[in-house]
Amino acid sequence: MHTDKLPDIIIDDTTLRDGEQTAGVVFSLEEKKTIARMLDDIGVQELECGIPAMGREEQRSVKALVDLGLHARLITWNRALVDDIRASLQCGVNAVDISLSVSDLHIRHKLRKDRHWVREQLKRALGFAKQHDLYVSIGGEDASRADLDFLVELMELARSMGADRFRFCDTLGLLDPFVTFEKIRYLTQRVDLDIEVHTHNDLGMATANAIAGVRAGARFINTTVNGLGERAGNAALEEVVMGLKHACGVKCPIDTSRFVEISRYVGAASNRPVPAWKPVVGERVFAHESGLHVDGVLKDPRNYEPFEPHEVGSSRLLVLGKHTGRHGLAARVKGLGLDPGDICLSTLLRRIRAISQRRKRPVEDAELEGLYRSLAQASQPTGEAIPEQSAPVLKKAAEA
Ligand SMILES: CC(=O)SCCNC(=O)CCNC(=O)[C@H](O)C(C)(C)COP(=O)(O)OP(=O)(O)OC[C@H]1O[C@@H](n2cnc3c(N)ncnc32)[C@H](O)[C@@H]1OP(=O)(O)O
Ligand SMILES: O=C(O)CCC(=O)C(=O)O
Repeated sequence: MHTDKLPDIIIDDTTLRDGEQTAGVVFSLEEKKTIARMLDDIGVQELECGIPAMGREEQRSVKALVDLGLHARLITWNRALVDDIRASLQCGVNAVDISLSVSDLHIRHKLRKDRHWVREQLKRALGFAKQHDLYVSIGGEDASRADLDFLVELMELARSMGADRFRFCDTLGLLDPFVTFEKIRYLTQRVDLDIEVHTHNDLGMATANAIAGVRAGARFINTTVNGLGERAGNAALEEVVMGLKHACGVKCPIDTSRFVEISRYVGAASNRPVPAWKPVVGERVFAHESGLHVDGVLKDPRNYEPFEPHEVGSSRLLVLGKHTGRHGLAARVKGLGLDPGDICLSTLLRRIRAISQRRKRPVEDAELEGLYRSLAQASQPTGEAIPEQSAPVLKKAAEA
């Protein structure tokens, strides 16, 4: 891919809107402020920060976020209703997403209306927003199942009325990256209006689809921290940014070194702990146990790490267990200040594997030291004293 042809990417993070729509998740105002500040500090350019139409409490929280005076643009979510937009105006935001279902399925079976109603509602809501000088993204809900020519018509209408961009929503996460690419490319070739991609993870393709959208010409990407969001969630901020950087060679102006910290915070605030294997920010995604991998990482981490852990504020972990090999074991023994040449490494390896299998867990340093010393002692001439401080460790190893 020719990266010089890719547009500058704007991340619109919706942790505070779609992220909070995760069934059962609620952020307190203080948590919202902390999340907003963290995302602003690392350079996220836009934050979808709430839904003023929900009522007073939500309006208070949007206002409080506006009062933080962040660099990031704050944008609110609105139905295509003048009253919703009025509620946003009262919160002091200057950007709104005006959402309308655009697939025939949603138009008929959710809104119980027709395409004519959608056009008229779009005109009314967008006209009102533009009279008030708002920056407007038109949110095409269920756009991935919509008739593409109807989308072109709506986008053209929106553009002619001054909309600033169109949000293409794969509301149910049904697309694959190839189809996403084709659809977005079709739209970018027909209408001169920026596209924002909003992807869901129901089939595990949210990040890939977001990136496919960018490859097809979308300039705006919706993300959420940890991929929080409706059902299986949205494209994860950390995956999208690192994916763009390392799979596409596109750097977003975002400080990635706080990704783990932010992920942990949002995991705790949302009460949705981050799985250890979660791409980019999971606790164990830089953990290596397999002999060939550890050997490769010790020789050069690029052999088995897609990028350096510190890029996202993480760290490497070398684990001793069932799959350990001799090189990794020797390095670990040396790391404890012991000499692997003094013992039979194969015997030590067998014992480590046995412990790990029996206990279904890694072998800790104290156990390794105990095993090492018992082997070293066995290979000493009889009567040789064991150093004092090793006695408890030896006992533990003998019990293992
Ligand atoms: C795919 C998405 O994530 S869209 C965002 C979804 N987010 C939310 O729902 C946030 C939380 N929601 C709420 O607090 C409430 O649902 C509110 C305040 C938005 C609306 O509340 P209520 O007035 O009680 O209505 P309810 O929630 O049942 O909404 C359904 C109504 O909205 C209409 N509606 C749905 N989407 C839209 C839209 N984009 N534009 C206009 N009307 C819409 C429905 O057709 C239905 O109208 P009807 O009463 O004529 O049948
Ligand atoms: O219509 C929008 O603006 C976004 C709606 C949404 O969150 C979705 O379609 O998944």
